[in-house]
Amino acid sequence: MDPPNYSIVIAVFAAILVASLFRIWVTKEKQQKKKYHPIGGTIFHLLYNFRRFYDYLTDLTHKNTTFRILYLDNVEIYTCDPANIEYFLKTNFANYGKGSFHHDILEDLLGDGIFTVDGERWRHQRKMSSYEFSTRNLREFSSGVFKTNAAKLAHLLSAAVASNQTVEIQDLFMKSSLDSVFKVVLGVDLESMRGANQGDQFSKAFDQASEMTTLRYVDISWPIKKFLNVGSEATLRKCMKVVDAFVYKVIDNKIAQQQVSGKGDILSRFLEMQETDPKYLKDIILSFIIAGKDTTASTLSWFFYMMCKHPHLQDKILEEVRAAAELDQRSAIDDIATSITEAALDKMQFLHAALTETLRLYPAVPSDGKMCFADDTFPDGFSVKKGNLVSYVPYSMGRMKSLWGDDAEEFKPERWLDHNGVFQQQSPFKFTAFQGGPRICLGKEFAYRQMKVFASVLLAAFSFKLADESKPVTYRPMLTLQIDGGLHLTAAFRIKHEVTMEEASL
Ligand code: HEM
Repeated sequence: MDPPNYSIVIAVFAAILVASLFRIWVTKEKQQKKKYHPIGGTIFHLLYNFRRFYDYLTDLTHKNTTFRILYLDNVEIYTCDPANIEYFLKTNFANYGKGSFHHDILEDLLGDGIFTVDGERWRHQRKMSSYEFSTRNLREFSSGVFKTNAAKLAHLLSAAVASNQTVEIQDLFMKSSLDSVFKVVLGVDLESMRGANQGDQFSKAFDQASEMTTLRYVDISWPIKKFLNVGSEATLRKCMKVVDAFVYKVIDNKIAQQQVSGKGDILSRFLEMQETDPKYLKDIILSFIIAGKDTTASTLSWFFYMMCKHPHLQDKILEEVRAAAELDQRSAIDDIATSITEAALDKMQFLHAALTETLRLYPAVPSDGKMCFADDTFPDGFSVKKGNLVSYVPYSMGRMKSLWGDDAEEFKPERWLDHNGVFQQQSPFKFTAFQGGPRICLGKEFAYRQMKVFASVLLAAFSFKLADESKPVTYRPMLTLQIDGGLHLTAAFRIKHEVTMEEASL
């Protein structure tokens, strides 16, 4: 046997070694080439600036359109770049979702409702609910509910005008939108606007539970508190007992009384479709209530704040409403509400623009996020790691000159109208108040209809002023953008109206 050719063996080993080293070098090189968005701050900066949370994010946006905030165990990427936003909300939709982070925080309040889940569980609810929201039945039923509740609110204001009282209108919008969403979703008259007892306990417990859930986003010790059942977590558990018991009772009543067929409310329609698991129904219902309550109420509050800051716009909208609904100053409150038909609402293009302009500057959901499921690269070339949180910030985007021009911070409804005065949409990745992509808000059209009915009825019947011009109006740092301390207004009649005994007793 010939002796082994050592030079060949050595050459082969050398080649393998060189190839391996080359592979390691290329991989390292690739990793080193990954670049990450600039650091805007840390969790401690967020906590320090908590009271002006969204303005702090806006300040950071002026330096970098996309930046990272470092947490103790993770990173959150905030972006105001429409290309990045379109990418993670639509183009690579499958790689970004609620994930375990949002699901764990929201689960006690919303269970497996549409806001907390991804994948098949989300798709199923989205399909069922989008069908519901597109039906004429729901549109007609909900329009009737909005008109009734807008008229109730106007009667309540009449009493305040007659006795020269100021009103805290945000609270009234919160109550009336809760009444509306309750009627539309469950078919139940809650009457919280009239201070009825029935729903008082529910609505207080629900608000408190939402607040305690919001706290979880900044309080990393919440799982320990939950385990020990202390502090905010003990409050949350107590509130959820009240909320769950109330909703289960309504579901049981509906099933027992078989009050299903022919009703316009969403619960009846789900029951009609043989969806009878009470826990699943409860999760769906609470998600709709949370989606529809604070969002429209806070938008209406900021809209009336803008109306007080720009009183000539109240006159302009009054003119538009009177022309569209064929009203004048002799019209009574109930007639005004009845005249606000679908056709009349369609004609109110300036009002539509003014509400949209309100949402541009005061978006009901000021910042909203997802979780990244696998390492990725954004269109701007920066990398995102698996597990990172990724958020877009409608509040900051509305103030960006690069998106809206030099007058970005001014309230100008005209920017939404073409030269014929017709409303023009913008890309949902630039005007992000309703999110964009497959998870775009399901209730957008529903919300506009509700807000237009309330705004048109109130502006046709009254003019409004701030009760105290010198008092600064700012937001509470919460998941929805609410006015801190409420909005205190005085009103005067635009119509000839004698206050009735019933109104005076409200
Ligand atoms: C001014 C009013 C509103 C605004 C600004 C708004 C905004 C939003 C936003 C930003 C999201 C995305 C939230 C997320 O990431 O999970 C969303 C989702 C949603 N909204 Fe709205 N919303 C409004 C009113 C409503 C109303 C009145 C309803 C129904 C009663 C509604 C139903 C929903 C639902 C069901 C989703 C979940 C969609 C999904 O995950 O597929 N929204 N909305």
